[in-house]
Amino acid sequence: MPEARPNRTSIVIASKNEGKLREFKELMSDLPVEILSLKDFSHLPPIEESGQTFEENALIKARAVAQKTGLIAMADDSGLEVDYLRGEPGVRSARFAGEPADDARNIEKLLSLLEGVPLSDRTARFRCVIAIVTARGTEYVTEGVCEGLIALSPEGDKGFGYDPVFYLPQYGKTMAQLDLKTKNLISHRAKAFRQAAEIICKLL
Ligand SMILES: O=c1[nH]c(=O)c2ncn([C@@H]3O[C@H](COP(=O)(O)OP(=O)(O)OP(=O)(O)O)[C@@H](O)[C@H]3O)c2[nH]1
Ligand SMILES: [Mg+2]
Repeated sequence: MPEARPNRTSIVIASKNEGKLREFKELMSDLPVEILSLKDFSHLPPIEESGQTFEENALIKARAVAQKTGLIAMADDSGLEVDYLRGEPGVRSARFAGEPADDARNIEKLLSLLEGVPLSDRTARFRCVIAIVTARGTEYVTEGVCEGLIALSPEGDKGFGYDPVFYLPQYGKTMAQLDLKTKNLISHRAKAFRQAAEIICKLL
């Protein structure tokens, strides 16, 4: 007789972004939880990200999914802050070049706004806020930041979003030239998730 396996707690990642889901699945691979995503709840209506900050948007997404599924929901709201553009595109990162969201057009717009700006003035950071909301409505928020520079031209084909133009001087590479495991050691998402993992473990 096979040994009975205790039921695993399920967590829904409240995201439709394939790149984020891939990173979270790897980050969460050691946690004793069943990982679900919005793909497992395709009947849910789209969530309007009407907040002015990453925290507001992360909470909007996690609250909606926890309420509708009755499970623990974890949402990530993230984006790129470029100092020369006074923090833009920020919370508008996904749709910087308009609807529908398009990574290639976003990169093109970013590079054209920075044309002629030397590398030393192209400082930027990725910021990620993770919200966890339980079925009972208890809320937790964590945050992670990863500093870098906006490259003069795209390099690399891994990752997603702005990764091909996010240059990490300590690696001499863009984020899109790092494999998933390396990105998951240093990224804004990984840093926010490390704190989130401690919270999740206490909820199990
Ligand atoms: O190069 C990148 N590497 C990253 O690691 C990263 N993290 C965030 N971003 C950018 O910021 C938007 C998030 O917007 P966002 O949090 O609303 O997510 P999203 O709309 O793509 O999916 P969802 O999770 O809301 O369903 C994304 O689309 C990207 O443009 C990243 N770009
Ligand atoms: Mg979004």
